Amino acid sequence: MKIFTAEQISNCDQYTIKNEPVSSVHLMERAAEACVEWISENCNHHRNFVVFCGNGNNGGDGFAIARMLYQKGFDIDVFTNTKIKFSTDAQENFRHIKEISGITIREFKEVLNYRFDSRTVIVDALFGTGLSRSLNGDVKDLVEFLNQKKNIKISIDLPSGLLADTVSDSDSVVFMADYTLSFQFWKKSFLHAETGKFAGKVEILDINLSEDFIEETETGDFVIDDEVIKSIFKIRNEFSHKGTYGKAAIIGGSYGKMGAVVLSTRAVLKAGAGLTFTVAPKCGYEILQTSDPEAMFIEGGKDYIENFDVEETAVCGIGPGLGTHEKTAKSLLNFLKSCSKPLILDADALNIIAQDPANLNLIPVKSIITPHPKEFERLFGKTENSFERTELAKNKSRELHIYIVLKDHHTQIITPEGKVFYNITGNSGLAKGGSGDILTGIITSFLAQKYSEHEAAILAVWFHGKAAEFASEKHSKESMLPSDVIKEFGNVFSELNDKVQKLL
Ligand SMILES: NC(=O)C1=CN([C@@H]2O[C@H](COP(=O)(O)OP(=O)(O)OC[C@H]3O[C@@H](n4cnc5c(N)ncnc54)[C@H](O)[C@@H]3O)[C@@H](O)[C@H]2O)[C@H](O)CC1
Ligand SMILES: [K+]
Repeated sequence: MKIFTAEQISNCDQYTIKNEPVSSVHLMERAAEACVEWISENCNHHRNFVVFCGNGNNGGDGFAIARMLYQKGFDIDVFTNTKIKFSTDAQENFRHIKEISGITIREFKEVLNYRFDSRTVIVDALFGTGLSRSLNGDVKDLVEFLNQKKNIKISIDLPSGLLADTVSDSDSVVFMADYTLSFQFWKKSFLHAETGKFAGKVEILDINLSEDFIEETETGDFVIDDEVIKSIFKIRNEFSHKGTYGKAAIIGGSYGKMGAVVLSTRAVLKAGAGLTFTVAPKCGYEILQTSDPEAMFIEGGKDYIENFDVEETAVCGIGPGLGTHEKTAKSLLNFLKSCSKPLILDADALNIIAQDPANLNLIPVKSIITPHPKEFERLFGKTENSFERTELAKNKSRELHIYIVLKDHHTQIITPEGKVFYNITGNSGLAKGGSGDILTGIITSFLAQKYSEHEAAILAVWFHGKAAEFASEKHSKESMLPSDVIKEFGNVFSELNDKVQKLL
């Protein structure tokens, strides 16, 4: 799914109005209906809603939602500011709601005397994509006041105070939503840590904006949705042999960090590679042969790796548990100098490279590197916030012609063309040592199976998150282990096969 800026969304809105054609107030009706349908389906414990409406079209949505919820039998109160001029469509919906005697309309300042029942849901329809600056004055006070309430909070389109495309000043006040019902598109600010925390659980509601506009309008930012995944995943060919699915090698491990290669190798195996090797120090021989008997062991050193050479045709994932011993570092850098095929570089491989900025140029083109924010900082330097980090990653991906998998809650895959793919699978159960080792294994496995670098990185990140969702259902986010995530790979493949299977 394409991610558009607030300006592009507004253009899409206008294009739809003109070309569908549909009146703008009817489009607002459609948006409100989508919200009300979601609320009716999902809200089983609450009958009272208090809706806060601004003066723009977000407020217009709020009035329409309030009216429709009332017609469905919910108890509704509305707060607004009648002293400021409404937009045309908000005015029209304000007029409709005034005619309903069962809905009381109050001024914002009356909120201080309002009795919030614990079962009242607060709906924020103050500002949406039209917000151009931080909240101030009365509305800022109002949002601060509402944020202190323990009630469930739902934002319409965007939490008020949040900008769609960028980070606000750190002292800005933003409505703290439990749920955000957003129209048609993911907004970039939902996907970054500093801003996404205000949106709570995001639901994207289809309001049938123009497909032509969406198709024709260029963007560099995407969310990895089912369509993206279906276009990448290939069903396993029945007329195949182990050679069809390639050779993969995990190179890593050092004394005390052998678990990382065990997990990474197991992830390669369970993600479907044809032949799997592990290059590890001798001290890991028994551990690896016992834990991952399907993989072949290649001795790369005694207590740490000194030799990175594996079979020419194997795809190499380097770094899990590798350590940064000076001899390991030296031989890794020598290996990089002589290597022209794309590699997957993770963890200590990145930490070794980060020791000297000149090493960055040794990374073979089209390689996939998988830094977490701290590793990214060591490689490329500090940034003010995660939006700037992504921009820096785009520059570096272009400059070095590599793929950067920037690991985060919404991991981003940044391509050498400067495109950004945001992942929306996964959960905080992955915030544990070992999760990254698994991801490296999955990418290595998919690349060995002849997915392109672009496809392997995107599919693997999505796949890793999906497996984590299955694991958390069984074990909880707290208790699930990376090895539980690997055990769910089969379920993820079943889901993938179901997605692309031609049904009779
Ligand atoms: N995108 C769609 O397809 C649809 C969107 N809908 C809804 O419309 C809003 C966007 O509406 P818009 O009128 O452009 O903006 P807002 O309602 O967000 O209000 C902006 C309003 O407020 C002024 N303003 C901006 N910043 C501030 C501030 N910090 N303090 C005070 N006032 C501010 C600004 O000048 C405007 O007058 C979108 O989010 C959807 O909810 C449609 O209903 C359906 C289709
Ligand atoms: K809002």
